[in-house]
Amino acid sequence: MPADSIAVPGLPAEPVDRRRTVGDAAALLARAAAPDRRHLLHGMFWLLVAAGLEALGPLIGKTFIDSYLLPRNAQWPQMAGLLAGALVAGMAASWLRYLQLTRLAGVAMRSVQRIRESVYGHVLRLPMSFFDRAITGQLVSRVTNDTEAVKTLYVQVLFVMLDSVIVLSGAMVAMLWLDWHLMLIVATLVPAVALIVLLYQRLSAPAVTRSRELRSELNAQMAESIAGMAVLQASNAAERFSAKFAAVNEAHYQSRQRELRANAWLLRPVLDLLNVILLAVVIAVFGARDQGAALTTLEVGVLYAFINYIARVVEPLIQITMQFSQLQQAMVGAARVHALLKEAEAPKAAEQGRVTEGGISIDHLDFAYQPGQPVLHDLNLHIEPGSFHGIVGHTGSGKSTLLSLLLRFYPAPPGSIRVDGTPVDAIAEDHFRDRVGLVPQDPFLLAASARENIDMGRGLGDERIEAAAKAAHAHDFILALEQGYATSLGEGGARLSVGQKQLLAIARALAGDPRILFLDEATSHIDSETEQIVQRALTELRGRVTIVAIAHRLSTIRDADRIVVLNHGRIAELGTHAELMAMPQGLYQRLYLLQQLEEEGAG
Ligand SMILES: Nc1ncnc2c1ncn2[C@@H]1O[C@H](COP(=O)(O)OP(=O)(O)OP(=O)(O)O)[C@@H](O)[C@H]1O
Repeated sequence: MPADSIAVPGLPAEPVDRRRTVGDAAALLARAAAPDRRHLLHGMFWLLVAAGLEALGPLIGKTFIDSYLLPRNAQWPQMAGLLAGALVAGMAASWLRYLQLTRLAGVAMRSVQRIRESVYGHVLRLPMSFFDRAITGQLVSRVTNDTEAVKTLYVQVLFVMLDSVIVLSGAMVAMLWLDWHLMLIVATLVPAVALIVLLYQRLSAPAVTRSRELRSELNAQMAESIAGMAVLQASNAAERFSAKFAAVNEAHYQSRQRELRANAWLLRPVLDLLNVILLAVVIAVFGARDQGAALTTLEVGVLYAFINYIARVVEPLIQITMQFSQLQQAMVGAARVHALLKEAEAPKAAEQGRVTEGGISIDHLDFAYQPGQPVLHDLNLHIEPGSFHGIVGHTGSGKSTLLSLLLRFYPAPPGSIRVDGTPVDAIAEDHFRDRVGLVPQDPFLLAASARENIDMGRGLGDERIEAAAKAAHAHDFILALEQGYATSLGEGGARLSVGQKQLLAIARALAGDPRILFLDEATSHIDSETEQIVQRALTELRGRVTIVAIAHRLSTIRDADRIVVLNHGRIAELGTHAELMAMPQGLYQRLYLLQQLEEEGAG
């Protein structure tokens, strides 16, 4: 992967376009802050007022010097008035700034909250094809680290910058009013700083982007290793993985070092130097104006005000540049979040099609993940409502692909799959998910109670949950847990046996009251006894629910109404167990006999 890229997880890296990064980050911020626009505008207005009040200080000082101090004009009431005015203006400015910065911090927090929620919601609505490419750890990194970087963008960077720009502008306006020649000299600081920042960006941007990528990679490796801990330890790979982790970590360190080096010499030191040069120039100009003659009364006041204002220009500039390294990181983070949000969501069926009986018809279905590499060829199949169909075939024959298309995880060619006569993509999403259940090979249990694992946030009543558990033959073992349905199952359902997890997953699928139930190798990892329980559950559902089961273990689908044998993406055989066994040299027959031999060998 090239060093300078903003990669969508798992996608080829895109080259960084700095202008696009800034544009993307700005678009994201503006969108997230839009509901708080009124607060933002009010906040900025009052900050401007505060800057105006602050800029009054040196002006009052100048008047004090010019009108009273130098002419030895001791008019106490006026002098006291000026001092009180300076004090009140300063206090009011501080108070206003405090109030507005708190208000803007609130806007920032709410915006980041919105961004995080929308990123998470968006990820949940992405098509399954996205997750073929995505790497979990990297994705998590986007939802957590990168949105955190956006928070920095708001909370620290933008406000410090906004505040600094306003203070700086106030000082510039005051100087313009006092002596525009001198103000022009001070104003040369601004392009000088812009130049420094530009140079800094050039030097550090690739390092910042690289650092974020590497951090994502670290997260990804950590997540992957924890998920595959058993395999990792069993293959004695701990040391090799540690070494790989250390290499990425070292690259991350080097990249951060490059960033920090650019920070260290470009930002504060250069600006401090500029400050000194500028003060010298302004004083020299004063000195040169009258060829060394003593300063007039008027000039002393102006000089006092200018020296004050220069500090007020330099300090915000230092603040702004100091924020640039953070800004750089945050921009990249924001652009990465933006890129993720731009990923197209899975299309939602606008139509209101319904699943009624649960009949499926497949007509001339062709499918390829990648153009030119077809996986399914001209599939034709009619599945009666309430029937039980088994799908078998060699590995890679296209069983899971067919199931993914039936489940709408990938779009099938228009009209090639119909449910109860309605094209599958024209059935309303919520209704479809309610009426079509899935029992995957890996049951995927949440670290939650048995009840919550069946409910999956659908808000189902106890009665329905228990009925589903009974139908799945899970009720008894759930009741035997110490707190019954309220028992927490631990991460990934660690407290249950593999078979129990699978029964729970069946209960979950049945709780939605499906008309169609898909099982994807649901019996591969369970013992024969549990398999028999699953078979019993399926038998009881027959006639009420259409069942389509991919089975590696052929005994699971022995009693199916029909068995579909896939071979290289084509239907090679179709019939009942008895019919297929009777086919001379049949594929199913061979698979079945082979499995029996294996089982006998194992037994
Ligand atoms: N997400 C994907 N992207 C690209 N190609 C894929 C994807 N999933 C599967 N394939 C390819 O499609 C073909 C069929 O795979 P599929 O998973 O449907 O087979 P299967 O019969 O379910 O195999 P198994 O019994 O091993 O699960 C294979 O050649 C596989 O490499």
